[in-house]
Amino acid sequence: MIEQLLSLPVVNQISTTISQRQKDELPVIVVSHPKVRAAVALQGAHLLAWQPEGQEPVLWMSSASAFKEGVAIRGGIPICWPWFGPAGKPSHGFARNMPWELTDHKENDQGVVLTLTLKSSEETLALWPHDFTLTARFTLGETCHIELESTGDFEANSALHTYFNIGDIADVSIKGLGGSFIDKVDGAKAKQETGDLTFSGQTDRIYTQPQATSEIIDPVLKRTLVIAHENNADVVAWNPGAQLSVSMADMPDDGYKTMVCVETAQVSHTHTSTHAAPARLAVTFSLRK
Ligand SMILES: O=P(O)(O)OC[C@H]1O[C@H](O)[C@H](O)[C@@H](O)[C@@H]1O
Repeated sequence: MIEQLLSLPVVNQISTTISQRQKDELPVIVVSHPKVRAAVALQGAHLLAWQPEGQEPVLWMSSASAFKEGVAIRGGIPICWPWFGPAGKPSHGFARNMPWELTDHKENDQGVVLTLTLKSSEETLALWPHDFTLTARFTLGETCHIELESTGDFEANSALHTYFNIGDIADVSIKGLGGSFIDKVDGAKAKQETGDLTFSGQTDRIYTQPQATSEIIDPVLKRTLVIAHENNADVVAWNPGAQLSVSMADMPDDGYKTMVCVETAQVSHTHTSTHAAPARLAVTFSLRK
């Protein structure tokens, strides 16, 4: 993905390492820095790629995803806000389908910080009756830190819905999810299960008592992805499995084999935002050999 984006013409050279390019209908901010290559679409403040120097891509992107105005991107990190899933329309909230603004950028020897902002508008007020400012701050270097901050006067759900690039879904296991989950493929039943999560078909679970850190053990890519969650109630684990993958137009038929979503989420409870105390959801990714 990042090679493809870096081959697109530069629309605006923002700094030495940051440029704006155009992928079909969507403007994309591309980072090419000695320590890291990365890209974020202004629509949805959607991180499309984060690849530290010398590593395989960390985020999975669907080769069948559309890059169209108002259409959700399949892969990377959709920001779900102010609701999750089918709790409202559109699915996973409107923040992922709207154009955000790049409001700040910084860079140093270690990498780049990009800040994107979405504010309430007539269009959002028609969908959700609250004024808000939503800020997403991406600190991109050898590690990746993402912080989502919402200011206003409301309750909201949220998720950093990360699609990770893996060697093979049949071989990965996930640690640190805790034993209690809501099983969305079995009538949203509350269940208990100890041990690491492995995959043998469609899996869609909201873990409600996760540990602070989840780990994706990937024996094929010979690495462990470490996901340090901050200020989340839940972690969602999702893989569509073969059948659902075939039925999704924006996913290749075998797409499910090389991705897994491990989502830093605030789903089982809402976060409260006030003007004095914004709500905050954050995550840090790092890699271990
Ligand atoms: O197809 P989307 O709206 O992007 O949602 C993709 C998936 O997101 C989450 O992981 C949910 O738990 C799943 O139920 C949902 O299918």
